[in-house]
Amino acid sequence: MAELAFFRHGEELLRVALGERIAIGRAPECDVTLPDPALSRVQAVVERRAEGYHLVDRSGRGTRLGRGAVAESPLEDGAELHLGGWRALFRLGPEEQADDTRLAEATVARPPAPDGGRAPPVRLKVREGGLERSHSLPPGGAAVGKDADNDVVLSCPFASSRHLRIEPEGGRWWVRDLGSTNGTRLGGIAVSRAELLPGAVVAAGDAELWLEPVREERLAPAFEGMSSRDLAMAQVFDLVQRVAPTEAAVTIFGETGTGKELVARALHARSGRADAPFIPVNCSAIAETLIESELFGHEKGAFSGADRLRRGAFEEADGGTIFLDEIGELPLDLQPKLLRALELGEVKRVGASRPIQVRARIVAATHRDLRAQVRAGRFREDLYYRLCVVPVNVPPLRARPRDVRPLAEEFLARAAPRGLSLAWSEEALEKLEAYDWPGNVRQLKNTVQRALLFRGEGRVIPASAVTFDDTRGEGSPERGGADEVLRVKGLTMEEIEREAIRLSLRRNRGRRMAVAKELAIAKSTVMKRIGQWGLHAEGRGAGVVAEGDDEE
Ligand SMILES: Nc1ncnc2c1ncn2[C@@H]1O[C@H](COP(=O)(O)OP(=O)(O)OP(=O)(O)O)[C@@H](O)[C@H]1O
Repeated sequence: MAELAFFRHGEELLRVALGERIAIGRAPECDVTLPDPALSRVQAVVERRAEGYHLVDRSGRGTRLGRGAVAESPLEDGAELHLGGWRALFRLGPEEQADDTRLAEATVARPPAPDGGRAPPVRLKVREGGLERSHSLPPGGAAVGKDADNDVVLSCPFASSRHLRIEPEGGRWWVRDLGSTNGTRLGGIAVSRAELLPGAVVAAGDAELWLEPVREERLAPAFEGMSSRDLAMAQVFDLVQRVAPTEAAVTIFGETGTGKELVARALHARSGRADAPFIPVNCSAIAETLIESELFGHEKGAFSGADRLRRGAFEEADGGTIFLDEIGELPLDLQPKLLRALELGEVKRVGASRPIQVRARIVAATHRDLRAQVRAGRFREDLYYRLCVVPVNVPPLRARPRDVRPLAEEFLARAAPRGLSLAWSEEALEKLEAYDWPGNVRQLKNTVQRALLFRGEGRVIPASAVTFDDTRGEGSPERGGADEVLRVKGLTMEEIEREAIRLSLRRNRGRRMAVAKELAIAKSTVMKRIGQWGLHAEGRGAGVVAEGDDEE
């Protein structure tokens, strides 16, 4: 499409796409309003005719084209209009250039649209009433205005219900006024449609909007459901990629909620076993008496309550992968049986006399320092070496601060009610970035969900909706009580149960038995819930749990 690029003091301030006809002048009704007293209210019109674009003067004094003033003239590619203190350069689009062989050689081609015609990824920044916020811009663009059904809702009283659209075309972003009452201004000029160059500020009423390029790394495709732009995580992905097709035993180390299970799933998905089952077993969530039968199965009548034969996780995972989460919690007496499964590829159901061959690949994970467990005599050294052929270390979220923003955006987009586009305020994102995330990505995910509950009516999430599920150093009963009230309101029964267990773990410094007594539930239920909801570190301080802190 042909366009006019407007310059002032040598600086290109806006580009306007030329459709059938545009009027340029001082009057607000013009398609391009230039605030210059040297111009007439309607200075000139540029219109398309069968043979090409024409400039038609409307001032009666002539409009300067190149060196002389004209009443009417065809426009050639590169023609220069002088409009008071403004200069406008006429440029043909690629389609018109192809039609016009006369001009083909003389034409200075516009830079090709990046990425084969796809407008570059950008975020739309909006400043209103002293607050700045940031919206992701869908590939098809966004409607902006005061009505609640716009993609970006403005609160400024001088904005129209449907004020403008930001839309892509020909690999570039454009702003189009939707017939607003007070107009859409770009660099001080009222426009009906203009290209939105990086850094150019659009004014709609008192609101200011501009585009901010999104660094490609932010949009790096997720690796098997894991998004990250951190170098250490890229190394984890690379290692997973290389080790997945092999049979090497992998143990994944990392604090709770860092994404160890996702790494294990990635190892499975990228292996030759991807079509066979992936069976996760959380060794800390199963009562000690049941782990053996959970892992290896049992024969009918093997113990009281075993009223039928049960296949264990190893058999279920035959041909696939068994994921032993929290391997550091595996009781010592079961460790030789696991070693046997690893070394001989066979398991024996509880109560069985003969072993069964299994071909499950083992991937283990732990938030503990397994070496320290070995030194403390809680973990067999031979099993340690057999499991940790390839150790994979997943860094905590606080060691990859550049991941917080994109993950917060991703979780918000996933958790937002269908059809509702929500945005973080810049202040909320800054608050998220400043936090140290003892519960890692899982805690960030929960924080985003809570922020959705507390966001109020608006589409922009304020910093006040960001509350941290963390009482380190608080020690004030009032604060704890306030948190409880906040969390219970509007939560599901499951969320309330989770909260009750979490707070009890804190009160009892992580002692499971004390929690069971306080809440009058079985310890096995406490263990199960802890595993299910990733509460392992609750009440025990941030990070890896110190050795010797298990009470029971
Ligand atoms: N890089 C990531 N991108 C997107 N989601 C992630 C990422 N890392 C973790 N998550 C999400 O965070 C939550 C916790 O991840 P996961 O269960 O894999 O952690 P974990 O380290 O195994 O935790 P635990 O030690 O408590 O079992 C999950 O909901 C997971 O989907």
